[in-house]
Order: sequence, then structure tokens, then C-alpha cells
Amino acid sequence: MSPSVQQMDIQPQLHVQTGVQTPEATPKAAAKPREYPVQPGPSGSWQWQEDRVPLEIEVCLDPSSTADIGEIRAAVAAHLSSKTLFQQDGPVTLEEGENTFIESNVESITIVDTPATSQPQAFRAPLLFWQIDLRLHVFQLNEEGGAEADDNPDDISSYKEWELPSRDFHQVWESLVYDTDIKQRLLRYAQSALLFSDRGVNTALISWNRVVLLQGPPGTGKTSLCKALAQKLAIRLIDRYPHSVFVEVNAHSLFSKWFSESGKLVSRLFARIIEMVEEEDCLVFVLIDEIESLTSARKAAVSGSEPADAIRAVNALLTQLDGLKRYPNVIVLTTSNICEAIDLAFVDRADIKAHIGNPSLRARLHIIISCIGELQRAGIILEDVELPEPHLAAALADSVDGHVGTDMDEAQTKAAAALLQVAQECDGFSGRTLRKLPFLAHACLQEAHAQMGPRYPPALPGTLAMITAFGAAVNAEKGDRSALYG
Ligand SMILES: Nc1ncnc2c1ncn2[C@@H]1O[C@H](COP(=O)(O)OP(=O)(O)OP(=O)(O)O)[C@@H](O)[C@H]1O
Repeated sequence: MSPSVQQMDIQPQLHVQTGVQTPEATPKAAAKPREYPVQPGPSGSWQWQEDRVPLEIEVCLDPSSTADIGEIRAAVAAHLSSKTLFQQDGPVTLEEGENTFIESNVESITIVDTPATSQPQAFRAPLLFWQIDLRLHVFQLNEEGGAEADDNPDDISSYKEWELPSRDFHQVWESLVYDTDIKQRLLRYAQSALLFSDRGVNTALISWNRVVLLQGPPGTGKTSLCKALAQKLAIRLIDRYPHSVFVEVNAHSLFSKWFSESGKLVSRLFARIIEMVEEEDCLVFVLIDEIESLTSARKAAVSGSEPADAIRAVNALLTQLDGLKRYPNVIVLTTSNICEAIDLAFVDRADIKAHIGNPSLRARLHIIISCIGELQRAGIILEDVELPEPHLAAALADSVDGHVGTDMDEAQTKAAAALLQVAQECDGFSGRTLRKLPFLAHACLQEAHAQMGPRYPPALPGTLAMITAFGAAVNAEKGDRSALYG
């Protein structure tokens, strides 16, 4: 809803919203009650919104910062009030010496999760500070990677845990490109589920399990999406849950060769999970990748081809998962490559069953543009052409020849047309294969250069040369595939 002049505050001031509101501090006490609640706030709580444009801003603290979060929040809010902001994802930069307090305590300030748009920034109206409903999320990343469980000395461990928000999962959310609103849908679902639990909604009347199932072909980002969702929620809900933990269960190790040990491993794993979820201010995410491996073990056991221990262990795991339902602060995330192989009893438990497919032309273009942008940023290729903004991928995909604006010069038009062609040729590639292309393309370029002989000293490739090399890498990948699979 766009703000009107009449709705302006007389005293211009930023409206800063933070984290979950406690029941006492909720809506009705808000200054300007409206007739209906508009949408859940950043933490899933229903709030009476004023007519401002919501802007989610993540403030990542420097690892060495010990500053008070409240002071940081106030300093960043004051700083942003002097800036021209746009409703577009991206970093908010600081000039050197502009604000030494922020500079010495903050690693990055980033606008995130703005609605999808196909408009170039130049055509968008800037937001004035009184128009913004500023939602600041201040956090510090945990630098200590994942810790393996030491419960299975003879084999790979049965789970790994991370304290969130973790450096390992930083910016994974932003790197995943889908042209459906799957990311926002998962975020909204998880926020609603946690809100229902937090408010003690009666599960006999309204049923939900806090179980998500993502299904789709390999390399489409399912595992990454689970990790990114957990990280995002840990950041969004930091005021309500100061601690968040991500537990990645290694289903293969639970049900591998040590079947007689499996039951014990499942018990130990859940004893650890229960220990965490019993802390009310700790939000716990449990990821079980390739969930079909559990249920297929059960099916095989029924048909007599797996030991009875396997069936006991799988049943124990499903029972334990059911037991987690009574804790309000846990979300179970599962993935599968083969939907048909999943036990129906499990599919039924999942509240959200989302199919994640290979990227569409628009998503492929977006991914390829972001890859080439990264090569430019890292100085691996020349920054000689301004690439189309990645969010223009949709318009570019719909264009015939890569022309997406009247102000494109010849080099930009050529680059856009070449990008479009490469993206069209990658039909059927997974996100994982697309993210590998820059590396393959660089190797292709080096090979071509070596063939030119020693008279040509290596020079930094230009952007267009790199896009052309992407085309060669795509053909090489297709050749490898047909050699492998016929
Ligand atoms: N839609 C996408 N957008 C951007 N990157 C993607 C996308 N899909 C996959 N990737 C890239 O592929 C990598 C592998 O993804 P991930 O392992 O999460 O896929 P997966 O679906 O869980 O695969 P598998 O089923 O084989 O375990 C990610 O790190 C990410 O860089």
C-alpha cells in the first residue's frame, strides 16, 4: 500500500520493528489501530501495520564486535534515515569515515527479501525514510563450522550440528534462484507454524506437524534451501529464540552396516535433540536428507531383504519424530530425490510437500548472470561490460534478442544476447551444474589460449569471451553426459 501525504507523520521518524513481539507488547497497543490486521510481522506475529513499505534489513556484526545490539540498531536506523533506499535487494554501502561506530562493528548491512520486480533500479522511485517500515535484524555469525557427533567411532558420525546463524550458511538464501515464490512460501509457513506453537494453539483442533518435505531431482538446491531457511529463521526470530541449532542427520550412517547399532544411534541422536528442544529459548532444526533411504529400508525389511534391526530402527526414528511434535520450538526439514520411494506414512506427516525442479530459463539466466558478475568482482575477467541486473532475467528471457532496455549500448546488447543463448542451451541442467559452468568455462578459455602458442602472453579475458566460453562448457558438459548415458 503506498503511503499518502495525509498519512505522513508530523515528526518524521523511522518506524523500526524488531523480532517477535511478546503477547503483552502486541498489536492493539500500537499507535494507529486499523480495522484489520494486514499480514504477519517479520517474526510471524500478527501486527497492525501502518501504511509504510516494509523493508527487511539484515545487519551482520563484525566477528570481533562486542557492542550492545540496541546501540547498533539505533545507530544503523539513524544512519539509514539519511540514505536514499530502494525496494531492491542489495548491500547498503558506507563511505569510509562516514560512521566510525558502524564501520568498526558492522560487517554488512543488506536489504533482503524485497518483492520480485522486473523494473531496473533507475526506473524505481526512491523510498523516503518516513515511508519505510524498517525491520532491522541484527546478528553475529557463528564462525565455528559444524561439529560432528562422536557417537559412532567405527563409522561416519550419525549427525552434525551447527550453531545458527552460521558463517557456513551465510548468503546461501540469496544465492538460490527459483522463479516460483517457494522461498517466501517456506518462510511464511515456518513463521506461521512457530507462531501457532508459541501461542499454544490446540493441536487437537488445528493440526500441523512442523515437517517440511522438499522433493525433486538431484542438484536442485533442496539441501541448501533447508539450511538457508533455518539460517533465515534464526536471524528473523533472534529476539524470541536467542539460540538456534541446526542438526543434520546422516540417514546413511544410521541405517548402514551396523544395523544392530542403529536402534541405539537413533536413541542417542534423539536424546541429544530433546536436550536441545527442552530449552525453551532454543530453536532447533532437524534436517534428514534423502528421507527415502529410511522408508525404503522399512519396505525392504517387510519384503524380507533387510534385517529386522533395520525395521526396528526406522520405526524408532518415525516414532521419535512424532514425539517431537509436542515441542513448539522444533522444525523437521526433509528432502528426497525419489518421491515414489517415500513411505506414505511419512508423506502424510509433512505439512508442506514442495517439488523443487530444475531451473527455468529465467532462473538459469539469473544464475549465469550472477556467476559472471562474481567472476568480474573477483577480477578473473575484465569488468568491460555492464551486465543486466540479475532481476531483469525475466524480461531478458522473454526478449527475442536480449534487448531489455532502450539505453543499452552495443556491447551490453551483444552480451545480453549471448547470455540468453547460453541459458537456452542449458535446458535441463540442474542448479548445481550451472554453478559449475564458470569453472569449466575458465578451463576452456585457458585451453584455447594455450593452443595459440607462447607468442600470446596470458591476458585477462573479457566478459564476452567468458560468455562464449560458457557456451563451449555447456557443449562439453552435454558431450560428457551423452558419453556416459548414451
Ligand atoms: N535454484 C538454484 N539456484 C542457485 N543455485 C542452485 C540452485 N539449485 C542448486 N544450486 C546450486 O547447487 C548446489 C547443490 O545444491 P544442493 O546440494 O542443495 O542440491 P540438492 O537438491 O540437495 O541435491 P541432491 O539431491 O543431489 O542432494 C548448491 O550449493 C547451489 O550452489
